[in-house]
Amino acid sequence: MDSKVMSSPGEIARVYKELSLYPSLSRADVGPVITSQYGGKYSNIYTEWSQRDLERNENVKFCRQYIVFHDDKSVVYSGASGNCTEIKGEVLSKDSPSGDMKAVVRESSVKGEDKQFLEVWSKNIKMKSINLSALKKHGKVYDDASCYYLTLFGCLVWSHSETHLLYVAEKKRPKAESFFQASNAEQQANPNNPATEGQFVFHEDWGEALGDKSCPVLCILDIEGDFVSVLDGLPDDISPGQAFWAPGDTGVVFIGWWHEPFRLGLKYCPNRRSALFYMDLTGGKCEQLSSGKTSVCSPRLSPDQCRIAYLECSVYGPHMQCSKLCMYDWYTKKTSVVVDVIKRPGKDGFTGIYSSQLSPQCWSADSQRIIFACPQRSRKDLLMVDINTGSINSLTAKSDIGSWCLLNIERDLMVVSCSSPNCPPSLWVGFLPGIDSQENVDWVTLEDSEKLQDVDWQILTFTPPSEDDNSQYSNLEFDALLIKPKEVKDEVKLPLIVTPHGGPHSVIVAEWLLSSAVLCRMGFAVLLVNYRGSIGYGEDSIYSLLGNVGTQDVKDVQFAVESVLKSGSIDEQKVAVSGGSHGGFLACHLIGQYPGFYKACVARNPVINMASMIGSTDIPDWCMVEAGFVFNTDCLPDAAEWEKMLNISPIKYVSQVKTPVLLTIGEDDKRVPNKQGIEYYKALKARQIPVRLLWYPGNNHSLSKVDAESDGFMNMVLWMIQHFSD
Ligand SMILES: CC(=O)N[C@@H](C)C(=O)N[C@@H](C)C(=O)N[C@@H](C)C(=O)O
Repeated sequence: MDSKVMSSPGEIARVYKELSLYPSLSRADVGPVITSQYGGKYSNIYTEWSQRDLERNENVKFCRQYIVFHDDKSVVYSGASGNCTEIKGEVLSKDSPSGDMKAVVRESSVKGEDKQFLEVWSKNIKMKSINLSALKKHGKVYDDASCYYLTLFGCLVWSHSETHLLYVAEKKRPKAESFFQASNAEQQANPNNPATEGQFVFHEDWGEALGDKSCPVLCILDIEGDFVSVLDGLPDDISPGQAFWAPGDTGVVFIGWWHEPFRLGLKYCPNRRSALFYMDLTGGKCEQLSSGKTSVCSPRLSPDQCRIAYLECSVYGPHMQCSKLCMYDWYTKKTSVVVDVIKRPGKDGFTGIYSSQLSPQCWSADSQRIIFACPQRSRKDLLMVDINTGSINSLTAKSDIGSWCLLNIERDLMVVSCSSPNCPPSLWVGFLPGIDSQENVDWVTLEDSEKLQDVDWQILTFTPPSEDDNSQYSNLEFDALLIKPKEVKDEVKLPLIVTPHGGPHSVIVAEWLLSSAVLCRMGFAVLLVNYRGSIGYGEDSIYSLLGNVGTQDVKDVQFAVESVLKSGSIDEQKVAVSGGSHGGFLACHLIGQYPGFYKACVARNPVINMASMIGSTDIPDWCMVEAGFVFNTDCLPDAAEWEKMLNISPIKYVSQVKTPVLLTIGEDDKRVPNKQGIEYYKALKARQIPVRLLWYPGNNHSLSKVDAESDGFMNMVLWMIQHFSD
């Protein structure tokens, strides 16, 4: 018997609006320990959240604070201290280590002009408000540090002495104005140093979502002197970021990315050549602390200020890899590998490290352990590493919660966000047990979320049929998340939406996913496929896909779908496929390679033709590597490479397509240029295949702005409902 899915746009919008209210956590800071006159101890927890506001068509950012009474080892009592406060205009903010002051980089419009100010607050007074724009020492302050897992360059860091602030900004550029407007006085004053470079010089940027970032510089504010200095003495061919103060504030440590001969897209690309550097502020010398032959990120100083932990992976190659956890000893200057790459999961089940960012603080108070959240197959767990033995323990593997995120840890008090496909994010705290303790973490809830009682989820594991085994990387398994309405009568068959993730080297973990929850509430089943090549399954799985995209990944998805159909709970006449980017590549491949199997297809910024993409994407290396070739900045594809990129692309199968296609395209997409979608649109129209294209101005590759995301979702479900009845 067919199940009835919700089909009224008004009703669907109501469900979407209801479930989109759940906010997500983007940051948490643990304040200093305060001891009351009676000996009781407490710490303030500052949290930042974001929530979709469909009326204002924006993601609203707000904060909420909590107070946690404890005895340094366990939570005695906790509770919110006040309600939420919307945060507007704050680019970055950071409390000083003592908690006595707070620094804020604020954007404000003065007489219609956007300005940036650096504010220093103490208790109930704004002690300083420095107009950074007026100083003309640098360009805009880099804002990509408010949410740690999205940080690339940005930072706002107090010196240990609390007298200086370190941040990253765009390098100052000559005024972009006509040569004929520059004032004569300026010309005369600087005959050899033109006040302008004209208006039309091309400045490289760092690609998708980083279009306003080109030449970062490290800046230091001397709070007492109200003086900003831009650090010089760094190598000209590197771009600095992720900086922090060295022990004793003798200098600054940072990550430097090489940007010659040209910048490649950096977002979701932790495989760019980079190194750990130390700029000694006393001697003015810049020292490279790691080899420079790898890609490093996320440096974190231990509480005893003796070691720096950081993540490392190979340069180029797959864009997300299994990382090493490395450690630099500040005093011996020796580097060691604490956790190495895992090719295949061992008996302990540990599959390797797949995080591209460690939490702002990640060390235990004794500086002997490192804690991080990491995808492990289709879950995301909290892992703890002993730096002396390299032993790894999961703090959450036994939990029935599918995904954990470490927001911060300070003096062993952890702040985490956790969720499942049927449970929105919750905020918990708990103390890390002692290094020799066998106890579990005693978690305390600061903000709870109610499980959706009508939504169920499970992780399915698949072994590809022998004919699809990869002879070079054999016997690899993969997973899929099946999320569906809970109370379904036996005879009822559900419509199914299949969604392979993009990347391709990423993974869908069992976390709260708004679209899946709404689809289930509407009566759909959802299958999220982590095909071979996903991260979280060992390095071999990742490498097994290189050169095999368009076949191995397509077959894995189809195998998972056909396996689920055998269960008999799905209506075979109502199966649709959707995906974004590489997921869109797979969706368009599936309707081309299995003509008529899928009744509807929705593709967000899909890769359609790798041969035409390579010349205009911010990640040309991705096209070469995924096609199975080696990328070098000084070489162009040869005819054979162009041919293979064309042959492994969905456009190759467009003449077999029967499935109606909805394309959702971001006008500002630098990752998968919008012309990819138009190429497929025209090819389908020429073959009288029903195709509709939605064009989202002011939106990029993710189509994650509130307008595009919500409009894209509504159009997706209505497109599927319409064509299920074809
Ligand atoms: C894992 C990842 O994101 N890789 C990057 C190189 C990337 O942007 N890949 C795109 C082709 C892609 O598929 N992106 C996915 C993650 C998306 O949904 O945007």
